[in-house]
Amino acid sequence: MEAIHQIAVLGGGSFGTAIAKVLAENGYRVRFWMRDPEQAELIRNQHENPRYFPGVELGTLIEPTTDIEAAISGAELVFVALPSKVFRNVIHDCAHCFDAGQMVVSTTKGIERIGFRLMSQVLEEELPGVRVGVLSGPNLAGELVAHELTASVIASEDRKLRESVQQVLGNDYFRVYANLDVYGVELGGALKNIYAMVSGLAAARGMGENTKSMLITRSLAEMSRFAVSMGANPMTFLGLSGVGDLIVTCTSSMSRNYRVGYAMGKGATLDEAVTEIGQVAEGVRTLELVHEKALEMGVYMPLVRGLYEVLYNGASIDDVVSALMKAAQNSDVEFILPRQTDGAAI
Ligand SMILES: NC(=O)C1=CN([C@@H]2O[C@H](COP(=O)(O)OP(=O)(O)OC[C@H]3O[C@@H](n4cnc5c(N)ncnc54)[C@H](O)[C@@H]3O)[C@@H](O)[C@H]2O)C=CC1
Ligand SMILES: O=C(CO)COP(=O)(O)O
Repeated sequence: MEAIHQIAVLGGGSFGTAIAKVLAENGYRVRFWMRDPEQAELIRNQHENPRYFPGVELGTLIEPTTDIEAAISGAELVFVALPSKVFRNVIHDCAHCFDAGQMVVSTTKGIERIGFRLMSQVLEEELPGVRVGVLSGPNLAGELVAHELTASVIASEDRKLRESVQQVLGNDYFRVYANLDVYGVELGGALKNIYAMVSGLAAARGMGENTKSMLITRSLAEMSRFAVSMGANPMTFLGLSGVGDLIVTCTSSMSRNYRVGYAMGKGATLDEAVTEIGQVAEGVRTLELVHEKALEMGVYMPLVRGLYEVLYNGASIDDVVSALMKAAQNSDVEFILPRQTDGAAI
């Protein structure tokens, strides 16, 4: 394995900061690109990112910069930790800075509105010739920076990329497992944000432990059904980037998506909930896109439909819950017993 000398992280928010910190703690020099010069100056002088992780020491190996070309050029490995909404524009504008063979890894858990593209697909379209990978898993940034024992998944068809990412990120508090199914790993990371909002909403209404378990498991069934309709391998959802990430985001109040649902369950409007969090909650946008896609593809997604009705059409939570509980009782695991669609399943 060739040694990695220079790494770039694009995106100065929670996850970019967390990944830069892991890399620096592993002894790598990191060029950390962000658009805000004041934030870059603070990180340079104080060695911390006070907006996202006040009081957390980032060390001296992280070099903040607002010059994206300087960050990317010469870096063997580039991590992209930007919201999906701006991902293509930022990459498009700096595409000329990349060289063929450079390794580029998306950590973004979202979907592009036009064409329902995942971020690895955006990278392949915008940066022909680079090696592409996706990092996804149950990785709450706040826990990663606090050294809670954590695992993630690097998905890529490129073995060198997978091994390089395992080498630069792996340490005594962070393990990185490998997967070949880029699309499945990435789709799981995007979809679970929707169900985290559902869980947050249910938690705010005082759900029981049975209810929590039912919600998470039926979320997994719904995600898998959608994945199959998209031609993806649902087996990937049994891994860290599927059920692993689903569990952490559906049960933790550190998840921004869970918190959006929770705030709405306590009576906030969607705008109020999103504004109060002040960080990206990808699930809000993903819900719209998946709802539309499910209608187009004829995929049965009652949790997506119910949440969409609550968030966008003002449906009452009680009515949605009641409709969900009255729906025809059907198959547990559809890979064993296919779901009945003739209305006779009780
Ligand atoms: N925070 C977490 O625990 C994790 C987040 N992710 C994913 O990472 C991605 C980024 O999320 P976070 O860092 O958590 O969000 P964040 O809200 O903490 O930070 C987003 C950052 O992007 C910057 N940004 C926004 N528009 C920009 C633009 N046009 N150009 C340059 N920078 C821009 C913002 O200034 C902000 O610093 C999301 O897709 C999220 O799902 C993945 C794993 C864990
Ligand atoms: O993806 C995450 C944890 O794996 C972070 O979830 P939130 O974006 O909901 O905070």
